[in-house]
Amino acid sequence: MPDVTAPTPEQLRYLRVLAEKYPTIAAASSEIINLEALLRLPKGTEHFMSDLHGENEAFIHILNSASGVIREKIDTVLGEDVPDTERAELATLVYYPNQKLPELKAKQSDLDAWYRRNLLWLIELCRFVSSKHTRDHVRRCLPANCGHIIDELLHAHFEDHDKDLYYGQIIDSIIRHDRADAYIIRFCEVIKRLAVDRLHIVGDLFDRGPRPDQILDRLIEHHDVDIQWGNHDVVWMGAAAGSPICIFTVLKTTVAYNNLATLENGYGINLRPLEHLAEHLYADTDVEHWRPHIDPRTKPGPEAIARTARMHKAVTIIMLKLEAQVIARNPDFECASRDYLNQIDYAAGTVRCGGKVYPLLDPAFPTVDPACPSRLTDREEEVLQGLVRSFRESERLQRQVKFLYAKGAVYKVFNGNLLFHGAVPMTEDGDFAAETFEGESYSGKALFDYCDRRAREGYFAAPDSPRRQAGQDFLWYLWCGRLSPIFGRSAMTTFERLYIGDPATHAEVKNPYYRHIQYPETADKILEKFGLEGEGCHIINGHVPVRAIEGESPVKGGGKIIVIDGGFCRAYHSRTGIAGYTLVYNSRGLTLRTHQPFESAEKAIREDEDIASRSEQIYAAPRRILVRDTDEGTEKMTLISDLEHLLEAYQAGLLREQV
Ligand SMILES: O=P(O)(O)OC[C@H]1O[C@](O)(COP(=O)(O)O)[C@@H](O)[C@@H]1O
Ligand SMILES: [Mn+2]
Repeated sequence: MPDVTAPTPEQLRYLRVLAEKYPTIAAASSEIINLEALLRLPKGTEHFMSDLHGENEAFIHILNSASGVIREKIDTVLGEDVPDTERAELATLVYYPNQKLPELKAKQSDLDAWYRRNLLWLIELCRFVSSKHTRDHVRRCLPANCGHIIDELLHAHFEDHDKDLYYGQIIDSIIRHDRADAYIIRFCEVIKRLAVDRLHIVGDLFDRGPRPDQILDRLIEHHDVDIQWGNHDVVWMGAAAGSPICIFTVLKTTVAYNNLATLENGYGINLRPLEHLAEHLYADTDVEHWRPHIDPRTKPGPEAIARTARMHKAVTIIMLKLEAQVIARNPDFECASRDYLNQIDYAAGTVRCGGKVYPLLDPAFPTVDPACPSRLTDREEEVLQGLVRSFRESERLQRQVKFLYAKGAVYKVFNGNLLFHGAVPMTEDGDFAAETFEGESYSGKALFDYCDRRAREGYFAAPDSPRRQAGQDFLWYLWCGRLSPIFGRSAMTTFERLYIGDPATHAEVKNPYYRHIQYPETADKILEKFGLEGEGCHIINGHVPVRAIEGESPVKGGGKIIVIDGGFCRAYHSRTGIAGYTLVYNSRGLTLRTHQPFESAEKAIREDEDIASRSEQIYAAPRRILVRDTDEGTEKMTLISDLEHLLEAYQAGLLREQV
């Protein structure tokens, strides 16, 4: 009888590779023991945020404070005996150690005593946040140069020696050797690192707010993050790829929000030629209609505002020309009537829209040739070419966009949840809506996968290849196309809002998805398509600001769908009435934290001012969720089974131990 457990040659080849890492029976079995222990720990904490929209200071504060979790841990560890002001000060120190430490030191009359007290608190805090992790994991999170001492401090046992004495001696020695600052900073970093295991950003990092580039830099440093692209992200990805339509779309939003610093200081993009063109064309024109949104935190003068308004008009008209070109070369996109420059009667100053004719709010198009409205003038072409070069050559933008591709996708399935920014396009009847691209019909998950593939082609296909150009046009489709899962609305009515007075034309009809998600069956049907079922599974979306102010709940579909666009974006605070959500998924279930507006990092540091957050449980797990219930647990269980086969192979003499 053949031995049914004998490995096949292929399995044996794999076991040989595994044996390089676990060269002895002892090594393989101790790894199994480690993994078994890990599987029984509570699952790590995941945080979800979306629609950050360039609000770097609020985002960085929320990241530093682990969405309020760190302050709660401080309160638990220090208790009421320590006054609130001191706990708030410690919290600010943990959030911004490099800025806060010099300020606090300068205030102390007995600096050593302050060092002793704060180092002790930080050690206690660090022990508290590390209790859910294996020692091995905590060790891997420690900084290179003081990790050893921190490890000692975190894992000391006090059965046979006095804790205060032991800590006291190490801390004294740290202070004596002038290393207190370095240790404080390291402890603060480790606390933040251990408080949240994984961060998910459900889209829309860019646009409206001042510095998306600073958010991205911070995300690049993060230990474990994934991103589901939002419509504002894909269009920046297209711009970095060098797509003229995507470049002019991001320019349009950036100029409309008067965020030129993002481009000039953040990405080193030279806007001078564009500004000259705008001055040349519209210096003597009334551009009040094109006035940008002004962030109340900035105080530009009237001339600066007028200059930006002129650029706004120049950029918009180039964008409309490029849109008409993209629409003409992509019949698949089915937006023929949206090539508005071809729908204008230039002599009459009217435009055709949805079968009706409307007067234009600004009928002056000095750069448009009515015989060929989508043709750029030589000067526009020259400016465009310069900008394409600038976007392609911006080292920082390229690094950040490569990161978005590496860590991002149209959707993600993770620990039982399905994450995507917008919508799964549906029909009025609640079926998955089908869209035909390149002669094939796609819907549901297949549509998501197709969109993901095309989005990557826009950046990674060979330079100047038709696939690359088509992929770039597709990135623009994902930004605003009718059945783009990332957009989820009938049309983006930018033209209508700028040029047509009748507000009926401004409406953007939401995809039927947004109606169907009130029913739990919709969630189940979608989750099933993505291979998920069971009571702990949820859909997590961003994109549509939740009007909490009007009593709208972010929880839909009988609790299965959570929309976490709480309006980080300052310009949208009045719509939502709040300033963003963080969804927290830990071993007990899902909790939604609602954040109140945040003034500035500078004030937070100076006055120990935190973001006020309210917390509400929206899903309680029937029992504590352990690592073994997660995706990581599944992987580890597979590894345990492989290691057991490796042990058998060693024991049967099929492989030799490397002793
Ligand atoms: O409020 P603004 O900045 O003018 O933008 C409005 C436009 O933004 C959009 O809402 C898209 O942005 P979001 O993805 O943030 O919703 C469009 O649907 C709409 O046309
Ligand atoms: Mn969006």
